[in-house]
Amino acid sequence: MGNCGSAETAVAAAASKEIDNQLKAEQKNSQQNIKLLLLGPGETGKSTVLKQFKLIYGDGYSQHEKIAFRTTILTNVMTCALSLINAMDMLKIPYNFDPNAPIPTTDDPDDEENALGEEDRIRDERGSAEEVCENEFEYEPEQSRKFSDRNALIESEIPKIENPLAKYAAKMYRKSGGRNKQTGPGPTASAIVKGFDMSFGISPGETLPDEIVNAVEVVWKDSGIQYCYARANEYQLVDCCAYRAKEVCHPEYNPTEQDILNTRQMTTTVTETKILVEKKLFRIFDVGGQRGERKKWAPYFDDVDAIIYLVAISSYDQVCLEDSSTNRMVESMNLFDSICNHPLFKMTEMIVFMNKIDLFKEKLEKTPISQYFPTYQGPNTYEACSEYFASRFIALNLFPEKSIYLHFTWATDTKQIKAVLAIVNHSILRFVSAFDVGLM
Ligand SMILES: Nc1nc2c(ncn2[C@@H]2O[C@H](COP(=O)(O)OP(=O)(O)OP(=O)(O)O)[C@@H](O)[C@H]2O)c(=O)[nH]1
Ligand SMILES: [Mg+2]
Repeated sequence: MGNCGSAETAVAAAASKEIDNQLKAEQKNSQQNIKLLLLGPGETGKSTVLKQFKLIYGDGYSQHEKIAFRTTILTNVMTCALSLINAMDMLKIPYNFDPNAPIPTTDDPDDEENALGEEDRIRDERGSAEEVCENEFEYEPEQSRKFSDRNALIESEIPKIENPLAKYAAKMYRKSGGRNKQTGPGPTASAIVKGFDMSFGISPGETLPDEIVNAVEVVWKDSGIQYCYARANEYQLVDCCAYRAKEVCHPEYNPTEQDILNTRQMTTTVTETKILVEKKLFRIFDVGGQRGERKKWAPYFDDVDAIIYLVAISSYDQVCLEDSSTNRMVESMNLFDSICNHPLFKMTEMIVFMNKIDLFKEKLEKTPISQYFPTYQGPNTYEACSEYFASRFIALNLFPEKSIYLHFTWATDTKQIKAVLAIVNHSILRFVSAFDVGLM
């Protein structure tokens, strides 16, 4: 019996040691994994940064995967063309409109404009019921808005800017008969594009019908459409390569890495991607940033080592897709406030990417940020304006012991983002190892 007892004890001890070893191995393993979340509102560039991780540290995209992006690219071509066409009626721009022609000043009482009935005028101001419905989006309001940045609450709503050229375009739109009465290549091509069934799939060697591709080309060439494109902040248009219709619609077209970076596909499921960075396993979680997607985030909030929070710095003059009365930059600040000050992230490395600096620079040249952020009094230079927005985000952090690391990024530019990711990854690894040895 005694022997039996000691054998049992030996077996139990061996089992216990085995469990200890397993636990140690698991602990060691979990210490070697870096859990990184990509967070931020929709269209800020989270999935683009993930693509860059794959290109720079992973295996990139196989030929098969590249070809699979064709359907997304062609969908982008069609949705961009459709957005422009719908925006022509929403903004009241006639086809063939020349924004560079001088605006005539006339008070002629016989002017057709003055002959417009009051009912027409009101309908034109507000848009017809049909147009209003077409431009409305469903969204789920935020559960809690405890955001306390007073300036941002004032800035939340996009101001309506009086623009003589826009008014003149609307007048010409009314004169041309509005939505259904315009004739010529632009309206004809637009009708073809609008009639296309968007539920298509593309197999290798196939593409969209010629008639559709030609119609998209004609639409883009119209001077009224070009003017509408220049006013893209007033409606929803994705930042992608849709204007190269002829090239990307060729049946033999093979997407390049740059084209893949430029594609737009809204994320609707949380994905985990494992990538080795400096011999450490990074588990990168990419989430959907639209309001309706954010309820899926919380289950991933445990044991996070680092967060890269994406802001589209170029979106200062745009409203949210989900809510046409909220400025995108204010939405970004609001969401950052709740993420950065979340109790679970008190000790999490917080990195902010002020992304889309290429578009930001372009926009600044024609649209000063003070038009949308009237509390800003500084010069309209890239340096001053980018610093201003950076300081607004940093000021939201309520944990005095936590630092925010901020970078200005151009996520579709592999060279630029490679340099930034090298710094960021190094800093994450240093932060995590300091945490492991109890320095934090
Ligand atoms: N010009 C420019 N375009 C960018 C940049 N970063 C991302 N984009 C484009 O912006 C669009 C949106 O980027 P995504 O990466 O899909 O945005 P997201 O944050 O993942 O959006 P959700 O999945 O809806 O949350 C894509 O067409 C990208 O190619 C940038 O720095 N510059
Ligand atoms: Mg995404």
